[in-house]
Amino acid sequence: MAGGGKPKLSSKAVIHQKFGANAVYRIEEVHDSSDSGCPGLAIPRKGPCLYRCHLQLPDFSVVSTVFKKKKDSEQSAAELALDKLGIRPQNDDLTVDEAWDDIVGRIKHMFSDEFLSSEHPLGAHLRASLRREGDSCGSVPVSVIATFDAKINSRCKIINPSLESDPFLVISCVMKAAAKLSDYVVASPHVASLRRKNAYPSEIVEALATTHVSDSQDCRKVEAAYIPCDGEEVVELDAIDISSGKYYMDSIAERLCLKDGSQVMISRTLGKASCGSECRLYSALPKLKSSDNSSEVAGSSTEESAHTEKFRKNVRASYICGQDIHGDAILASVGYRWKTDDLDYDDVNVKSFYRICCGMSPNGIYKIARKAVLAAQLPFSFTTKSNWRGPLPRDILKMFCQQHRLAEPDFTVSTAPVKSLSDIYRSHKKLKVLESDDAGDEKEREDDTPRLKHGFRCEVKILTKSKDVVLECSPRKFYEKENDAIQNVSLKALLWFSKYFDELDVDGEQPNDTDDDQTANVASSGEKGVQSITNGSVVSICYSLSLEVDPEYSSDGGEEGSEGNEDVESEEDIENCEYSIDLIESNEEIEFEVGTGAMNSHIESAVTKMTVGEYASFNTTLPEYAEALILATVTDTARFRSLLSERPALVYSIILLGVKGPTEERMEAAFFKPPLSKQRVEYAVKHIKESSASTLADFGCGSGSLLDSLLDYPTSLQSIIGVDISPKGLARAAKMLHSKLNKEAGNVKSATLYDGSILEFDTRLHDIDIGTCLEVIEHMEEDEACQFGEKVLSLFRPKLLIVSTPNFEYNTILQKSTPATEEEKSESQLPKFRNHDHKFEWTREQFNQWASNLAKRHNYSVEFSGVGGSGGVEPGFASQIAVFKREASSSSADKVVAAENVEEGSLQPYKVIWEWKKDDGEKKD
Ligand SMILES: C[S@@+](CC[C@H](N)C(=O)[O-])C[C@H]1O[C@@H](n2cnc3c(N)ncnc32)[C@H](O)[C@@H]1O
Ligand SMILES: [Mg+2]
Repeated sequence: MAGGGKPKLSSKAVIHQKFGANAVYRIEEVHDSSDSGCPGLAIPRKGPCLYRCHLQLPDFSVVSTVFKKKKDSEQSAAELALDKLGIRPQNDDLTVDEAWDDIVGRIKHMFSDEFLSSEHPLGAHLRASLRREGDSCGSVPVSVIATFDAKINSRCKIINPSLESDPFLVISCVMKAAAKLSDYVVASPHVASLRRKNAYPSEIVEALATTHVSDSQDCRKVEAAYIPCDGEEVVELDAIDISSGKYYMDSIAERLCLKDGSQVMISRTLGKASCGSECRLYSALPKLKSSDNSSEVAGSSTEESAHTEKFRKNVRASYICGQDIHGDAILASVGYRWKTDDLDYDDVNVKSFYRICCGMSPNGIYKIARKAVLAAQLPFSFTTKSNWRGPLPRDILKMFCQQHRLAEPDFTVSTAPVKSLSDIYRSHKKLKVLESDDAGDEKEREDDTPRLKHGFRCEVKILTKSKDVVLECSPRKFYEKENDAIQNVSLKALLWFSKYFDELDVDGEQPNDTDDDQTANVASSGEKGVQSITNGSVVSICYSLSLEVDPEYSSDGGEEGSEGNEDVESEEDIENCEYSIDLIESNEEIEFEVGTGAMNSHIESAVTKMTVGEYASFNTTLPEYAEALILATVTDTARFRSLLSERPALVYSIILLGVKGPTEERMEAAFFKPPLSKQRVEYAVKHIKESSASTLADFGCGSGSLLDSLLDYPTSLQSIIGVDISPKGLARAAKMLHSKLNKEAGNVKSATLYDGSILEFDTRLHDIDIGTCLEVIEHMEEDEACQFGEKVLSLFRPKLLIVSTPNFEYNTILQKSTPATEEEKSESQLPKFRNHDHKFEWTREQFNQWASNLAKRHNYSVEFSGVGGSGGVEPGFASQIAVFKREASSSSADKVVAAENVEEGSLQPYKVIWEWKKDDGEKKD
């Protein structure tokens, strides 16, 4: 389609051209159940809603695969249909010549009669250009075409791949293509704008004039931020005239002292203005060398020298948009949308500029997302999802890559067996990174030694869009969960980028070395300086940060002026010299994990010494880096600029609202190797292996950690059952069992998961060989735990029952480094429970009493044991375990009660949530 015609059509448009109303699309919603990773699971899980499109044509029909967006499924179905029809699908696999032809075609179409009334934003520009006066009437700036026609942009990239790093080249490309249409459009080499050669038919122009509600009287301005090229000059609030009689590109040109809109270059979209509309940078178009002759676009030769100064690189503007910007620049949010000639605009202030600057670094993205620009910090370690506050590392990394126009992060997850240690160490490399720049990683490295011998490892590559490697990060650590591996490698990459982007924003690494300049002014006294909240705790605080100007240092009452005046200073003077305090940032409630670097070090070090409900306030001298961050937070830039020049102090005010101790799991994992949870499971597995049991029920199976471990060994078990009330836990257990049993089931012939409360009896679990109940009873009220004890031994009557629960006396050891808050201490001198969900925790004596009495009543014997620590040394095992054995001589009333209940046969309150049988795999509920 050389030299003209319409732009290439989408597959759907081609189908429409060929079949019109005879092409019938039907969208089907698909709820992806495979998402649960476990066929047959009877728990409804919320998967993403996907779409599949059925396209019916007169002779045949096609069905697309599933897509997240309806329109993608339609396009895919249309592509399939074109494929069947033997029509070459439209794609970007164009040759350079085809790309040129396409651009030429698109430009021609853009200046066609039809396009003038098009709903495309470019149509609005065309119409606006026709209202321009004089020579420029009907001329559309090439930067507008290059910016708002995405197809032209992508075609230009085929012609010149380096366009990716220098978008200005699109303009040269469009000019060159337009030169091929010399009969049709006027492309003056001196002016980067295009105009149709022949006038539009008068009736079209007239029709447009009547539809356009021209209210040339209205006078509107929109706020913008002016970024001078000279870095010494401050970024200031400015305004652009967007009155309806004016073409807004010309107004911007005016502000930039350029001739008209054709000399204005438009950047890609940057951050968002306060109301959410997109901002772009406007600046002078660099010189455009015409390939046909040597003339240049921006400015005639006489104006050249005046312009030279203007064409110095604008470092600040270049930084925020990642492309070279020359001369002064304007950050504004104004433009046309689809389907309307009304300008869409939004005020942009100086704060917007500083927020965009801040959001260029991973640290800044995290700060902005947490709405705590001064207080929050990108944590240096990813612990568990539950303790991570703010957007997840992978999402921040994606945003960062988008921001810097890099390709999407390329993750490679492997589950391969462990490599040799030397391999692993070698793989921890950073390309294009100074080799020796690893000092900051040392601390992390200690913790990073590969402990797991299996699991997931993840590498990430960050590439430019043209596939050059920017960073390759391959940590050697293995994680149990794939997601943890991905999040951790993302965080590693983010921390590396942060280091290079946050020169201005490095907070003290050690929280304590800045204490000297803190004038602690803590409201309540007490043992200050003693850290009472330990790493791993999640604290919740309310804080505010303000600037305080000491009148002694303020510009008119400064030190020099006050010299020798001390005697004459009247009381009135002193009264007038009030401290001014201006709020910068505040947060009613924000949570962070202590010890991960997630919070400004001043706040963290103060908070860890506070007690719940306490208020603290202290000043610090203002670090240099904070200036830009303050301007990113406040709206009254002028006032704060003046305050900042008066050597203000940064005042922190904090209330500690609450503390959640490190989780039971983390605490236990930190104290015991292998972790206590693993030791409990191993203890039970050992008993099971030694028995000749064929049926087992795990009461309160949770995510199935015991059932999981069992399947790693050959046992005599033929039927395994799990019961729980947590759908989440059961779903995880089902997923695990599904994958494990289908690989290697051993002797196991059936596996069933029930949704039900173990406080209720279900006849299907009567007379099993082994019952296990690990760390469950303390999650019930104490009387319920007693009720369970009664039910299990009188009705379920397993031959062997293993029950574990925390030994409360051991908590003093576990919590040695995590003392209670003052409030909790005053309530009781006893240690806290290990988990906020525990309803009680028993001492050894309480547990012994419960178990012994129970055993006696129901004709069982019981033995006590435990894991973690030692039974013979105070305070005993960390987890206490009772092993009940049914006495052979059992002929008690229990037997009768149980038999009666079983015979009734009606007691089956549990719901089968998932079931597996050896021969036919899973069965649906
Ligand atoms: C700490 S978890 C222990 C899970 C598993 N036994 C283990 O050791 O990994 C406690 C479990 O008890 C379950 N649970 C609490 N009350 C229950 C009840 N009345 N019936 C069934 N399960 C219950 C909870 O849903 C949770 O999954
Ligand atoms: Mg527990």
